[in-house]
Amino acid sequence: MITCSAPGKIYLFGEHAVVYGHSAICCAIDIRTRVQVEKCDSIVIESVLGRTGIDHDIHPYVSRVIEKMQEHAEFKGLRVRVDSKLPVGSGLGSSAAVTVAGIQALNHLFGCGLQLEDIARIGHSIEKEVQGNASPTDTYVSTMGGVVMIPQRRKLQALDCPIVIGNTGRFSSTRELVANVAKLKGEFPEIIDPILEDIGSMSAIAEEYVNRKDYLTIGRLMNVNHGLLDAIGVGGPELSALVYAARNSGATAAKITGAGGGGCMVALADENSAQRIAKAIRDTGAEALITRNTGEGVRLES
Ligand SMILES: Nc1ncnc2c1ncn2[C@@H]1O[C@H](COP(=O)(O)OP(=O)(O)O)[C@@H](O)[C@H]1O
Ligand SMILES: C[C@@](O)(CCOP(=O)(O)O)CC(=O)O
Ligand SMILES: [Mg+2]
Repeated sequence: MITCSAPGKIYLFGEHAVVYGHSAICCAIDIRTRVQVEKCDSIVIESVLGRTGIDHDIHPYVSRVIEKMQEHAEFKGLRVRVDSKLPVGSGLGSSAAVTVAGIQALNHLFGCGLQLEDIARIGHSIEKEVQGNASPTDTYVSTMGGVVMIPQRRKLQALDCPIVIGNTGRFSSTRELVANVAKLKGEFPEIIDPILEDIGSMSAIAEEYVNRKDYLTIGRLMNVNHGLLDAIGVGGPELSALVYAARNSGATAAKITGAGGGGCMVALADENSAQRIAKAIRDTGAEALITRNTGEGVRLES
């Protein structure tokens, strides 16, 4: 029996724009998904979503992981158990974490000899299939950990400050949000294309401030990024309420993270303000988590 885990992530900059090749800066967080695998007679997938065999409706990611890994190993039966601390469909990269941890667990179980770069690449191909269109960001950062710049796949300095996450509790499907942005972009390219380019430029400019650990400047730019995400239609009243609650209680930055629509926002805090920001978020009726950047990507647990 093998267990592997992989981390979720928050975006400092660049979600959605990165789907069109613009730059993004993404940060692995210390909230993980565990996938346990063992050989057995038939294929069984167990998770919070239910107990199935290969099932592309209920378990699209895990089913594709199993199918893809059949190209690297010969097996008929398999039991896969998923145990995740990441909220599902909330912008924290639960889809990438379950995919990456699943690939690595099967890699170990069958001795396939895949390297981290292979895992990130296979993970990205699965995200593309399920999501319709997907950037390599979530699967790359979940595999490698740390803070990464995409599409360059460059590691940046670790983020040392507390990260506060506010969860609206509303499920939002990344596939749907990515399709909504594509539709708006198709209808009004003269308006939406420059916004996506601006988001990419912001990531490129912010790289230097991330490496200098200048959290005040990073924060000012993240706040601008939030406005641009709102402009392309992936914001909403619940997310904005949490963003302003966080800013009003001392957050250095507060923005949507991930696909948006519902899901989560992220705030950067300092050691003194993190609890206060989390409380302000909880006072609106939403859930709050305090976490940190992790340098550890996918790993073997047992
Ligand atoms: N714990 C889990 N067990 C099984 N599948 C999961 C789990 N977490 C996430 N998934 C898969 O990922 C999908 C959500 O991915 P997505 O819409 O990209 O949102 P996000 O990645 O922001 O959480 C779920 O619908 C499910 O298919
Ligand atoms: C919107 C997007 O940029 C990030 C989606 O992240 P999440 O699935 O909401 O955690 C899509 C992508 O990069 O593939
Ligand atoms: Mg996802």
